[in-house]
Amino acid sequence: MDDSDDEEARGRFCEYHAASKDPVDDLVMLPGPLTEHVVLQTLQSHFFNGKFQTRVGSVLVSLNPFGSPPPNRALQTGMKDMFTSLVRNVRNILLDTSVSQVVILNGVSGSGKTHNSHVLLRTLFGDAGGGCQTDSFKYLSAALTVIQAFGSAATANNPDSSRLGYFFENVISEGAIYRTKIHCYLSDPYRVCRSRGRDRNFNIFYQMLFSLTPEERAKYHMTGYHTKNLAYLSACEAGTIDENIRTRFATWKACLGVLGVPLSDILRILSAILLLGNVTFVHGDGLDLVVQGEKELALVGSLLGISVTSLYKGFTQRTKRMGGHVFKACCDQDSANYTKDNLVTALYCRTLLALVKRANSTRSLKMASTASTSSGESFISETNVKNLLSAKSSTQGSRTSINHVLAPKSSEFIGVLDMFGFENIGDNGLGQLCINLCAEALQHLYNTHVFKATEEACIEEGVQCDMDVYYSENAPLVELISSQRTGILSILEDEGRMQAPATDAFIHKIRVTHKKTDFFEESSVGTNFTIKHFAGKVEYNAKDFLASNRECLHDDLLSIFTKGSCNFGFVSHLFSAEIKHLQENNSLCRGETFPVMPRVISSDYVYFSDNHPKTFSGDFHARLDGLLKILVQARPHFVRCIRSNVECKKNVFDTSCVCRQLRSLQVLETLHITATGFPHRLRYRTFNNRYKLIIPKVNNNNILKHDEMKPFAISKVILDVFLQMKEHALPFASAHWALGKKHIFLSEIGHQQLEAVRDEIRRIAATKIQTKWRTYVHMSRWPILKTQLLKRLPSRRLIIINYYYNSV
Ligand SMILES: Nc1ncnc2c1ncn2[C@@H]1O[C@H](COP(=O)(O)OP(=O)(O)OP(=O)(O)O)[C@@H](O)[C@H]1O
Repeated sequence: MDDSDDEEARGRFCEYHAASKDPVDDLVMLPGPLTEHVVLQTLQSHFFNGKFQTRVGSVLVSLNPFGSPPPNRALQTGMKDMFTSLVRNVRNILLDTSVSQVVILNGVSGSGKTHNSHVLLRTLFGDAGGGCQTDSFKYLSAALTVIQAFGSAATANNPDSSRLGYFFENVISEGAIYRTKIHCYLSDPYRVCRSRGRDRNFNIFYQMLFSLTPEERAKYHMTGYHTKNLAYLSACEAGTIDENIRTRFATWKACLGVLGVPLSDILRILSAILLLGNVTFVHGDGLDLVVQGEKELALVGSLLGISVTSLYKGFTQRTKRMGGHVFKACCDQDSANYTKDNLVTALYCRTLLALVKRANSTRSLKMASTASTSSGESFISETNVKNLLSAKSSTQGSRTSINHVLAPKSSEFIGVLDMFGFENIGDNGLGQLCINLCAEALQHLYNTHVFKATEEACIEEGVQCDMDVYYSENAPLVELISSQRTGILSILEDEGRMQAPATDAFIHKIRVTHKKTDFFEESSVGTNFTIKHFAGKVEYNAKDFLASNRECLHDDLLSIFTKGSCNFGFVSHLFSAEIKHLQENNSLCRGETFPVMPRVISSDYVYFSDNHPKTFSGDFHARLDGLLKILVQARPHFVRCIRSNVECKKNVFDTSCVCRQLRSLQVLETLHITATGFPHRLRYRTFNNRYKLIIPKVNNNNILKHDEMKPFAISKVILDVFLQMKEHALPFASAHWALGKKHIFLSEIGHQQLEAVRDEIRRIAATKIQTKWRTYVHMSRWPILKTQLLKRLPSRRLIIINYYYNSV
């Protein structure tokens, strides 16, 4: 580029900026003072104009409109643009820095995290994965459809609430998605046998019950059963059933086929679970327990391929060890019913995780083919699935090529994290404590990244900054729950290891340990305690904590799933690691216990490992730690999701509901630090490499080739040039940067403007290169073309064409 090009770029930047910048696209651009009222009003006006995403510097605030259609297509495009530019930005940073990136979606239940994560994945595939028409994307959407039906349930807050946290790891190789790995975090496994009130059981049960044909009902022993006479479903209110339930089930079945999982395997397990709910063990006249629901037990035996006698023994007998002696004892009714519920939870969780494993092992989740197979765009589109099924049967050849895709050279990834939001359901148990610990940990990550790091860096490098931001520090709260020594979860673990664990003793210990902790409050009710979370106070009932935490499977129960006594291969496979472990020693039953959930390390199965925590809280904690380790190595980008009203109504903007969430998500504090502080900092060398193109070429040669010139001095030259450009163009003539010891600090506005200049110069350069290249190509073809034309065209027209080429 020569000087005139530089001038042109600067001129165009001025025009572009003046014409296209909508000042309220980004709250940072709002004229002050930046109050809560102003923010609320701006979001409300955006909402009623169909604009559901607003930026606060690099943080995106997304409002859930609950399905209200945008008023016009232009705005729809505008909405998509916010995610498109986020995805582009994330991808560009990864390409520039080789540092993994992760988009973290936070917000309360029903705020649209899952919906937005899907939009982001779709956009990412559009940008770096060959688009939504690729087989890889369709496999991913089929996998998600299958997993979501298993992992979501209707709650008081959201009819489609994810009871799973998702982390989508898109491994990037040479700028494109190489493969997508789904990591799932189960927060609520006991819902399958303990759902009640407005919180329903998992969605798949309702879909199945409402959609099975009479023949299928007969095959899976479901004839005559409905939500009212199945104990696991009748405990909760049926509420309104989704009118599309049959279509959803049909799609789910088709997607299962895409993953290559036999439908009958899954339906046998689901039916057995529902029927087990109607089986209860009670004390009889003799020693043996009496079965209430004998018919159902027999049906379960037939579905699981196990004899009724074996099933009965598995539930009611226990091998015990005492003084080196091993003997069998009969269980009491509570213990037998407990074992049954544990088996149900284990069957459900293990089936779900087997599906996740299957989805991740499907080779087609690796990026390879970009062949288009359909035009459907939806995640859960039937057309997509049908086309994919036909493609699956007809593209064995292309699958071979998938096998030969080279492994990526690095392990860089773009992650999308959709974890459970903060929860307060009234009757809060151990599950809610773990969910809220996760929400706190992610809030801590946000605080560290957005507030702390910015503040500390300024102090460290002696940069003066007028930041006047008070954010709520929640590190002590994370400690309160998860500290290895005094955390509530660790006290729970210790109590669980006691000879006779007792809830009263556990409550006493946490009260003694934390009575002076700010975030902890004793409660007037016996087993209750309250924690003041960042999003509000939550009262927990510890009544079931110990029981929920020690749920385990006895070897007597697991031994009925060995190949000798169970002829249903899929269910045997779900317990294969434990069975293998038992078989390695001589006797199957020797009083050993195993965790309900299989061990999952990353997304790969390790069904059983000696050193992994065996309790629910320990397991959850270990997984959360693993996730945080991945997250701290990547650069985070935050999307703060907000629900527009509590009732899930379209076009309703409830100011108090939105305001509560704005406060808990610290949107105003984020706005203040972004508007008044220096949220961006770059090393001098990085800054120079990124923005040196701003310096006109003549000066550029002189300055940048001057070896003795320090990076610091070069940065100053770049900034001077930039300031001269901007003084003519923009209202922000003052400097939006500060020079630190190692870094250059940029304000949000300064950063945005530098980026805009850089983009415009690059765009003009690219156009110039394209023009030159196209001219070259055409000119080099001209002699041949001319000869061909000479043969065909009258000489007058040829003269005109000749004139055109010469003038080019
Ligand atoms: N931008 C949007 N446009 C239209 N509908 C939306 C949008 N975002 C979310 N919804 C709808 O709102 C409902 C709740 O969204 P979603 O399930 O994504 O919330 P969530 O934050 O993931 O909730 P949970 O934490 O309970 O899983 C869904 O029915 C979803 O389809």
